[in-house]
Amino acid sequence: MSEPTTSDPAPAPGAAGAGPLVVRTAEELARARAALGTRRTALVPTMGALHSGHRRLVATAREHADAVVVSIFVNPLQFGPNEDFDRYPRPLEADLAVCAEAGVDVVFAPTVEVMYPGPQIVTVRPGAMGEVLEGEFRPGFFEGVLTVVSKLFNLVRPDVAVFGQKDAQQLAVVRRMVRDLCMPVHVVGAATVRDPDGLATSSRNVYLSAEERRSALALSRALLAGADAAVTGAVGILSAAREVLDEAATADPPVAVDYLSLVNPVTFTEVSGDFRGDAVLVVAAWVGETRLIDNVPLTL
Ligand SMILES: Nc1ncnc2c1ncn2[C@@H]1O[C@H](COP(=O)(O)OP(=O)(O)OP(=O)(O)O)[C@@H](O)[C@H]1O
Ligand SMILES: CC(C)(CO)[C@@H](O)C(=O)[O-]
Ligand code: BAL
Repeated sequence: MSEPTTSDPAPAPGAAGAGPLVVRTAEELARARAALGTRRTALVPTMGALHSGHRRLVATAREHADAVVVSIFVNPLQFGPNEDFDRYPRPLEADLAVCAEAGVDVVFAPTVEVMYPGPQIVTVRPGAMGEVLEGEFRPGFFEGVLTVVSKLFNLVRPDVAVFGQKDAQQLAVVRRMVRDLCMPVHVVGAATVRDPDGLATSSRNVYLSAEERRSALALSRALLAGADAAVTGAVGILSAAREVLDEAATADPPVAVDYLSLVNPVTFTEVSGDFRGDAVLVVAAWVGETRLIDNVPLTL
């Protein structure tokens, strides 16, 4: 290894072995961001309880940038009054260990007071594509997501932001916001990571009992059945997936479907029966008290 010279840049936050620099306030973040200088910077926004899906986002971020900032913030604005904001897992120490192992440079873990020092009067609304599917079942969800993502973009000023395909509608709505509001951020999607049994990894999987997890596998099985029927077109795809979900509705414990839909991956409008091209088969369902979402991109 060569000796450091006076022309070497200052050690970057999160330099080898050091672990990420953890910042909690906007001022600390501004200093950390300044220290990254002109390094191409990627942001990975998360709500913490990090798992293999988040690890893939960080790896993807590394491919597109020289420095990676992970935000960990359970955003109250995107939770409905009867949703799981209070019980959402918040294992910060374990998350920091994941970030250290993944070579993250900076972790931004603000409190609610830092992100929302007063009432949030001005918000970012998603328009029609945020009012269907997830937006219909979680009213205000995408307004909460877009508002906090805008704030994170303004605080971190990333060149690149990485989002998971697992939340396909969120990825599409964020892309649309960046386009419509001329945000200077390149949005990158990362493919869904699954456990060996097919279940998409998700922070909420920890809520599932062993029996619930077994029932929950119907989601990925339904998507697979839909994908296998891709050549038959939209009607065939939906009926193949629906058949699996109908059976799961009578399992113990049962799977209760919020929606199953085949949509355009950019606009999230339903595709018609004779559609040919790229689509995404999306599903949301409850198993016990846990709501899960999943999807598979398809070409018809
Ligand atoms: N299995 C996965 N594969 C790829 N990306 C994922 C996966 N799970 C989550 N992500 C992505 O990680 C980012 C942060 O998501 P979040 O922290 O809400 O995790 P989550 O596991 O989706 O949580 P939840 O269980 O609350 O839905 C999002 O861009 C999301 O799409
Ligand atoms: C993008 C996000 C971090 C905004 O709170 C959240 O919706 C998530 O974790 O997907
Ligand atoms: N994973 C998307 C964030 C949420 O469900 O609230």
